[in-house]
Amino acid sequence: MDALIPILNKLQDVFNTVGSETIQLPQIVVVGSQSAGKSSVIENIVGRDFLPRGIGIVTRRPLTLQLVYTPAEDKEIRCQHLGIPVPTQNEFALFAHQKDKVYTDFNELRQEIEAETERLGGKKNISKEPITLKIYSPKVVTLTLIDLPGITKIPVEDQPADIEQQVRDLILHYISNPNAIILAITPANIDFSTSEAVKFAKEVDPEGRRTLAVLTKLDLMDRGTDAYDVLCGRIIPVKLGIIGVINRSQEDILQKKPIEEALRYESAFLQKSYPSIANRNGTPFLAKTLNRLLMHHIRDCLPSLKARMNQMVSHFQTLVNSFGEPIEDKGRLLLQIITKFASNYCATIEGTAKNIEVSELFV
Ligand SMILES: Nc1nc2c(ncn2[C@@H]2O[C@H](COP(=O)(O)OP(=O)(O)OP(=O)(O)O)[C@@H](O)[C@H]2O)c(=O)[nH]1
Repeated sequence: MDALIPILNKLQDVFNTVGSETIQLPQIVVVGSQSAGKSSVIENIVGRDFLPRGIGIVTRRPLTLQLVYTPAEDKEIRCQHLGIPVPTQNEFALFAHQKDKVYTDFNELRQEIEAETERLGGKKNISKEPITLKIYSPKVVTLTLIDLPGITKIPVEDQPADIEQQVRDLILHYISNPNAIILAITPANIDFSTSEAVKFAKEVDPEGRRTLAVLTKLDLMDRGTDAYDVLCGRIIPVKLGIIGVINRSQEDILQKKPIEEALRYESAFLQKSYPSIANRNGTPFLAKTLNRLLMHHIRDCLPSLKARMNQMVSHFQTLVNSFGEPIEDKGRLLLQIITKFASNYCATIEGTAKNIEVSELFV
């Protein structure tokens, strides 16, 4: 089962080059309102700071994030396989658009995501073209996530007037894929029944068969209230579950609080405030659940995926066959074409030429 996600990652690489529209691959898509905590959840799962932060819409291109569990002892073999120099650090990353550059400084990842976002989307526009980033680390569970722009309502500053529609179309494009698991992020300090993320998910997955909800900001709820009812599915049931997490606050980020420390705080907070359900909440539980869901999901999708691919292979094989036999000796063929062309050119000058079709040059 563990081999399924790497296989899928390879398929994703292939279909990113030939056009991801052609096939619907299983993937986890992260959806939520602006500032719901999407980037924080992803960074906690990876255990590193590497995503751009700021005001306004920061994520403006889909980010396909492939996490590949690589124990330190397997690093060398992995690098040989990838054809890259072996870095001294055990955590390293590669972008699909920069195959030969190995990143070990995660701050540089943030800069490259920003630069690559600007390359297609300029300073404010949204682009559908995904950025693909692979992170190899002994600290991650093997997982593929797609981070999308946050759901927004009103354009601010110089954002395009139709920004809401652009983001909506992009999100719907990804979550309409029947093979996508929707990770719907909602902050605990708003009424769960008004969650935009869950509303979006319900539009394409009314029975909730492929939606997992995440409740962030448990630490920011009004005093005297708690999230027991939401987390136990008594407000809106979500079939795959609702998992509560506590990420770093803005102050924690400004003070550069390490993620390890934040995870210890999260665990202590859950034990203290939600003792009876602490073991099925929190970031480590979320990462393991996503890994399990994705594997099972891939297994369930495989038969239809295989049928679709066989169909595509035979279609393209017919197309290739229509181009004729493969050319064995390219040099000889080129010489023949040039000779024919030259003699026809001479005949034209001498006035003895007959009309010649280009296709005849190849006979
Ligand atoms: N206290 C606390 N703050 C949180 C929590 N989750 C996120 N935040 C803060 O909320 C703000 C927004 O979090 P992000 O992770 O950037 O949210 P986002 O959904 O990625 O935002 P956009 O990319 O703008 O759509 C940041 O200042 C975070 O520090 C949480 O669980 N607790």
